[in-house]
Amino acid sequence: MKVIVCENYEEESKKAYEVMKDVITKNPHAVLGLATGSSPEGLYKEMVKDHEENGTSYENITSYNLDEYVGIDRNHPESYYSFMHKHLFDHVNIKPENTHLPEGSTQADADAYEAELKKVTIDLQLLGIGRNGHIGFNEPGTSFDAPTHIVDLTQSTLEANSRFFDNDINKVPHQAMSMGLGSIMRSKKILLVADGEAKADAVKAMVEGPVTEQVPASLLQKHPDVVVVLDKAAASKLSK
Ligand SMILES: N[C@@H]1[C@@H](O)[C@H](O)[C@@H](COP(=O)(O)O)O[C@@H]1O
Repeated sequence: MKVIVCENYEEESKKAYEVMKDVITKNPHAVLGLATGSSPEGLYKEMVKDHEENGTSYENITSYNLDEYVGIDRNHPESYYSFMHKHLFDHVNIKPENTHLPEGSTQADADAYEAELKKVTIDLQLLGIGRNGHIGFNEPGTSFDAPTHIVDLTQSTLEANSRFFDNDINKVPHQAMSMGLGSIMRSKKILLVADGEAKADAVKAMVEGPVTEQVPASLLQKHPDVVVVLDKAAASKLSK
């Protein structure tokens, strides 16, 4: 696991973009695993900026998103489908037919997404991290082998995500569909971004703690090519 600590969020986002740009420059047909949440927003801004200013092309890029809420329409402003369009897809030349997000509410729908994922190799999987160490929506206790599945969100995640739903926990969907840890670990390379003090405990447990299903992100210690890009606050509890 390579850990890069940056002065602030802006620098972190630029650094993360360097990692992504290297992948898409070497392989203009790259398959990207994309993530939502506030953590990657800065990276998406860098992608859009580079596309607009330097013409970096996404014409032959394919994307698969990590997760999506269950029980809200995909046109809901807080769906991850809407998030991806707002922050990235509507601003670069990725072909709509090459973008994929989990859709549906049953395990059969999740199995169908997993089957799609198994047909490809994700060259770069982007991740954020939850305050309880979740990645995607793989909450503590999720099996390390899990494929794409339907998840009941934990209280900690419902609370954290209520900020997107008028600070009303009752408005937050209680379930989601998420790529599993097994699906994530098949990616060739993983790029995880985290910022802010609220993530410091989760980051420490991911990087320095034991590999345990209680901290889903700790499994990344077993992946051969992970780059973690942090701001100072998220890195503040690391021992070195
Ligand atoms: N499902 C998402 C994750 O993919 C994300 O990484 C995490 C952190 O979100 P944020 O970046 O907004 O802190 O929580 C959400 O619940």
